[in-house]
Amino acid sequence: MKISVITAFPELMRSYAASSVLGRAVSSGKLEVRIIDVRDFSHGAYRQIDDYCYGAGGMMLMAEPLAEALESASGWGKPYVVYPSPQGTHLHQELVEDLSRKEHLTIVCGHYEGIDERFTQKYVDAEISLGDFVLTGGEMPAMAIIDAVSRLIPGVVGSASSVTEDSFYGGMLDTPHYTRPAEWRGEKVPEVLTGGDAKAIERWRRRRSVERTLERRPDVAARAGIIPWLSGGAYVVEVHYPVLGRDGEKASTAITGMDLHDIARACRAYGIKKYLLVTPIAQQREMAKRIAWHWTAGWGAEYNPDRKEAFSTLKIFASVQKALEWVREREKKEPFKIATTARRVGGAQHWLTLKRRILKDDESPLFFFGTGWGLHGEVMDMADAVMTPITGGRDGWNHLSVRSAVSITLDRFFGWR
Ligand SMILES: C[S@@+](CC[C@H](N)C(=O)[O-])C[C@H]1O[C@@H](n2cnc3c(N)ncnc32)[C@H](O)[C@@H]1O
Repeated sequence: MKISVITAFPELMRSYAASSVLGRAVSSGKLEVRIIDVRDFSHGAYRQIDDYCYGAGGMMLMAEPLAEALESASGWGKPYVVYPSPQGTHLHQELVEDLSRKEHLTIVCGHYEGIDERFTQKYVDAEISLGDFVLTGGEMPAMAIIDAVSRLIPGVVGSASSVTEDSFYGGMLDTPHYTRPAEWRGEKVPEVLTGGDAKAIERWRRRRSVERTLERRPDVAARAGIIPWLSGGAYVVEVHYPVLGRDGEKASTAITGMDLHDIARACRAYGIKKYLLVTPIAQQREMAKRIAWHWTAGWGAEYNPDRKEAFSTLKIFASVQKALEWVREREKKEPFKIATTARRVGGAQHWLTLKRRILKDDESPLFFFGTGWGLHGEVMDMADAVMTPITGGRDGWNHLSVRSAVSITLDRFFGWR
């Protein structure tokens, strides 16, 4: 990756680029950093790069020296131009990841009142802010951006796990860390960390990460895929009986091949332990089994190994009760059962509330999805919670197919950012 920095304080940036982890990344060739002194593109006897703002205000950087400095950087390919500015988008990890995928990043450091708006309009791709406060220049934000971006370049930070375990990377805040001595001023390191049981340590670290995130930054949990943070599995149940018929009567519905394929694929993609299909009609179960057999053991398995993996998540049951018994047995605990519905139901909870609850109590979530006109009251009564309907537009029309509802739900809870 290549990074150019256009600055009026090149020495500051050069000494930063030569130091510590970044310096090693540069000298090992993993990262190329070029510091461009905007004064080299000044005009006139006074080598002017700044002038007074029109109207009111103090000094600011002129557009022409910046444009020429930028043009001088084009030898490294078309740059993606970032202007650090308090008016920009807040810097966050997803943005850092996007920036790390640019071949050539150019950071233009402002000073005084900033830079001429015409330069920004013409050349800047992204304005990025470090936060809602005002610094005197763009050099420190430039350092922050380079630091965060370079950590993601393979091999820049010593061990890959120290990056993947960092806050935000895996969707949660990092766990607390301790070093020697094991007792300091009467304060002991948590016992589990000195016990040598790798699995117990891993569990402890995972739980502390979750607790910290929910306590300090519950907003971060909204964007996290939660499967890696749970000790148990997650389940999807597609219910064909008992469901509601057109007139609200208790009914059963037919399975469809499209649902089987699409839900199995979504379950595999989002790390669901099992996709449980419930129909009391033996013929229907037979048909589902035959389809699953074709893709897991028949010639379909060889033809499309991805589909084999997807269909391996499918398990077929004659009743909801039997499916639940099977999950209880497997998890050695009661799953946290969530009923989904397209209707407004009193006491229903927002998906984020449920997601935080699952994380907080380390639940094994199990989602009931209805077919026909929705889940029958018998299944709703079995659930521990009802999730508010998925809704698109403001007019509330939300007659989604069950496979769409499954995919959207799984993405909210288990989508990896
Ligand atoms: C004094 S500031 C200019 C502030 C500008 N007049 C405003 O209020 O938006 C000078 C330069 O510092 C940098 N800067 C200041 N605060 C920043 C922040 N919170 N994030 C990123 N860059 C910042 C920008 O490059 C900016 O052009």
